Amino acid sequence: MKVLVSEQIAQKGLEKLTEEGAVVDIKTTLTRQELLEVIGDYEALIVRSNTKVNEELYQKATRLKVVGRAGNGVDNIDMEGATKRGIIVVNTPESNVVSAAELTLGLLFATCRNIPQLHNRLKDRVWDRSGLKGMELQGKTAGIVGLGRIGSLVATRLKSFGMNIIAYDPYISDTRFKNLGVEKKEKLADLMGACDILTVHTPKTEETYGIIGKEQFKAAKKGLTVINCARAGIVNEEALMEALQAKVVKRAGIDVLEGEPQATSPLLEFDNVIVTPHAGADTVEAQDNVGITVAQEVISALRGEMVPNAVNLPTLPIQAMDTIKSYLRLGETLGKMYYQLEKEAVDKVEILYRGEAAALETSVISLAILKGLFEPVLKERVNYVNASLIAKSRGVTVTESKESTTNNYLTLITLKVGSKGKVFTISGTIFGKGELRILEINGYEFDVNPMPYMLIAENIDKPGVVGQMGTLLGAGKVNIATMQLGRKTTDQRAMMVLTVDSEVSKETLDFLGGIEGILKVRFVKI
Ligand SMILES: NC(=O)C1=CN([C@@H]2O[C@H](COP(=O)(O)OP(=O)(O)OC[C@H]3O[C@@H](n4cnc5c(N)ncnc54)[C@H](O)[C@@H]3O)[C@@H](O)[C@H]2O)C=CC1
Ligand SMILES: O=C(O)CCC(=O)C(=O)O
Repeated sequence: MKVLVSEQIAQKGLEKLTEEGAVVDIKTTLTRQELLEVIGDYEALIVRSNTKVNEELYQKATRLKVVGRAGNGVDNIDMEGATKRGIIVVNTPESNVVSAAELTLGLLFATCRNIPQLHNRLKDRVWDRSGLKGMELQGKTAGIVGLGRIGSLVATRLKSFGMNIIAYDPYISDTRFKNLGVEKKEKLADLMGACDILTVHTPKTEETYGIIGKEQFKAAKKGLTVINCARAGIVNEEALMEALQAKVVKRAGIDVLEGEPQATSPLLEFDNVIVTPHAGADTVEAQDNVGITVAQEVISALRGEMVPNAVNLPTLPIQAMDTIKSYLRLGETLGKMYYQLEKEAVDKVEILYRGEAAALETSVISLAILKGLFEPVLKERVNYVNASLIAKSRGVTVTESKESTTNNYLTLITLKVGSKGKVFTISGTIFGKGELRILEINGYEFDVNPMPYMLIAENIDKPGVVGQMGTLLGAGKVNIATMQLGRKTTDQRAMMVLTVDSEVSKETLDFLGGIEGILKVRFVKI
């Protein structure tokens, strides 16, 4: 087991690797060219966030079986390239959450009490508090965007300071809000208008990148304190600077900057912005946790054992993998549809396996469904092993049932997602050599081969709607690959499922949504 460690990890992690019999090379100063020259010798590579694990590297990494990310975000790892080659990518999503939550509080205190500024004055031998009056937390309102692992740790800690906590997270169940004693805000603008302190804890996704921008600052209370200890750009930096200049934002504490690790951000010019160099996970405890966890996972993956945090692959015996592979793809595809079509928090997931599917190791397929379900909102933080734990911690009950026969198909999976008394359903099958088909969405019947880019629209079943869709997509330079219609004659509704060759812009989607008779239209990425 030859392991290359290309970025610094804790000594305890390195010791764990050697204790387990791995040959470890720690080469943290390699140039890119040198890395490409040596990577072919290794079965495992351990990185943090600076090493780009991409196609160029995979082509040279002919023996690579596992990439270990010592930390959480896997934005530096090409997941598709790894999956295609059967390389397991593991990360350590739980290991640094307490440290990240604690730095959030550290930044909050530092900003609210001007600690760095006062410290600097005194170190310059100036005993002067003038112009740097702080703000008490007690009685103030904290607005949390993203009530996941770190967001909820921050919430419980802030409560102990006598703060009122509100949060915006459309993907968390009401029960979870209730259990945490946090008031749910349905709209981000309502949170912005009510909080004295804003702290963001979402992953960086297409939806959250820039989620706090000019519009949100317009709705903010004057004198707001902003903390970003999640990912650069979740709070748009330009909008933040404008809000600071307009004194809408009084102070900010930022751990993550656009362009990092370069220290060139214009935010560094503001005296009332306290910054740290992405140090959220930089504690002895978190780094020990991360190092030991990544070492254990890399060793398990190399030995073909169960891997607790495999981001891209479940670990199954190779023979079972062969049969189940298409079902995992089907499961993930069905799961991925939900949050892209509906924006309601999930209470309940029911999975029904019929025909051949019922005879398989369905628990792994159910994990694939849950992984697919949560991925659009949680990104890399959900994997095959933590998927059911995530469901549980988010108050989602999951049930599985099986029937050995089906009516028309040899094998069938139906997913029912319950949300506030409503039920969303989707069914799919596999035929031939692992070809996937979506057969039904919310009672509308189809036979669709799911593709990377899809458009799904519900409409009044009347003449002209389909034609206008085609025209507007053409105008938006979107080529339609296939199109199918499902109808419900009882209530004169229909659903269109289109596969398209490219992404559909927000502008085109808005046009489509404006067609008379279109009730809802969504762009879905598989
Ligand atoms: N500064 C640092 O060194 C560290 C930063 N992080 C970052 O902290 C962030 C939070 O991490 P965790 O709490 O572990 O993640 P998590 O996955 O447990 O929670 C994220 C939450 O964001 C919510 N969310 C997703 N999209 C949303 C949207 N559009 N609007 C509102 N809420 C949305 C999800 O429902 C989920 O509850 C991540 O960006 C992570 O990369 C994590 C560790 C260290
Ligand atoms: O210190 C690190 O490696 C970055 C920590 C982090 O942001 C993460 O784990 O996502």
